[in-house]
Amino acid sequence: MLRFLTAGESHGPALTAIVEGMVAGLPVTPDYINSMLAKRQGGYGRGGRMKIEKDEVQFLSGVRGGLTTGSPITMQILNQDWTNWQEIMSAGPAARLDQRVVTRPRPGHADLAGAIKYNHQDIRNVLERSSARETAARVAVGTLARRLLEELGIKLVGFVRRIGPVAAAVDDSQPPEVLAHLAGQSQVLCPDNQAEAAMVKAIDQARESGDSLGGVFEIRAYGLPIGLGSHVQWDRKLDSRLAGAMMSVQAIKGVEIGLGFAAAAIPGSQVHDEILYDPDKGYYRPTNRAGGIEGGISNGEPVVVRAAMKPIPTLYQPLRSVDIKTKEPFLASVERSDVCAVPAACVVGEAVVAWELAVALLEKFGGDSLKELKERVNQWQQWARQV
Ligand SMILES: Cc1cc2nc3c(=O)[nH]c(=O)nc-3n(C[C@H](O)[C@H](O)[C@H](O)COP(=O)(O)O)c2cc1C
Ligand SMILES: C=C(O[C@@H]1CC(C(=O)O)=C[C@@H](OP(=O)(O)O)[C@H]1O)C(=O)O
Repeated sequence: MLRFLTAGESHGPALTAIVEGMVAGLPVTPDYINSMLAKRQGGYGRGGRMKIEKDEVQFLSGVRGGLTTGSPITMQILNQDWTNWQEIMSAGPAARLDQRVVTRPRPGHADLAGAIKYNHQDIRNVLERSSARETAARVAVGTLARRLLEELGIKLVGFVRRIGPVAAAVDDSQPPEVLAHLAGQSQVLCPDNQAEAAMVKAIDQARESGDSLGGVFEIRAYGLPIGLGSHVQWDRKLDSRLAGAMMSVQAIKGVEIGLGFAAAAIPGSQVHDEILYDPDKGYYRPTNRAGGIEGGISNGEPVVVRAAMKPIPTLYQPLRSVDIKTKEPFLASVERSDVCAVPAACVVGEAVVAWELAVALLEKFGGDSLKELKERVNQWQQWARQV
């Protein structure tokens, strides 16, 4: 079983992830993971913290000579900002920290509910872990999974469809390479040039007015075998697992698969994908409105998942809140924050989708080495084409 945990605080010494159950013999380098970590740090609209960090992964176990060994893989990403927070983050006697206690919960964060739930007088004990800094570790984990998918000929593409009021016009028939190329060139990971300019402008305007913006991004996975996930039990359905993974990303408030919410407004004849057969490519669909999943099972068409991100909650324009020590009202404002992190969240989205697909693949095909897994997948692909 493929599984992982992350640990680490936003301003602590490091983020750590342990991945268990990855096949042996998978080629992976820190450089490959670092390229995705750098992509996550980028995107127009990020704040001061990203000028301090330069995320790089270190393998502490489970990888030798550029290949996974089958043992648990430990990955670590150091927080450069830690040196500025060392004293505040110290695990020493609480008395020393008295002056630095955070008693002012920020609306839109885990601060208040988390402090009450865990009986903390210092909200820092919540905010350090609820921070989206954790998504750096998840990108490292998901990128490992993405390496596995690539070995099996499965490609992932993520791009931004909306920033605040600005929607992109994306040609859905474009091949993944073209979409990836166009998105990769864009400051906001948007393949539509015209929309990109307007998106950048909208982010500038939000920054000037002390506000923030959310948006929508889309992740597609091409080349998946038929049969990942299952209709037989609620927690085995691939769509539910993808939606859950996506919702676990900080600030994600909605998920769609395929047509998603749009399907509710149109007749069935415009929603369902007809089934065709070709002796060379097997069963296929002339349309992909289902987003590659029917009955919780991958149907061989590209998997298409979209997520909506809320605007960053920490605003330069203050919001009302209440001090948990004095119970006095105050205006929550900020020293530094992202104005828009939709492109960054899109990179996280690619990682979490890659992870869920890799888990579903290993569940179906098993195998302890990459060689064994590849053989099983190839055999299955041949069979599923002709059955
Ligand atoms: C990549 C990324 C960067 C983020 N940056 C910030 C930020 O700079 N300031 C902030 O207040 N929230 C930021 N957030 C959002 C908060 O982490 C998130 O809203 C908060 O943890 C509450 O979680 P929830 O919105 O899922 O309830 C960011 C989220 C992501 C995914
Ligand atoms: C550190 C990252 O994002 C952070 C996520 C975040 C939050 O509240 O979620 C708040 C900000 O951190 P800080 O308060 O230190 O400025 C972001 O920079 C990152 O993406 O690596």
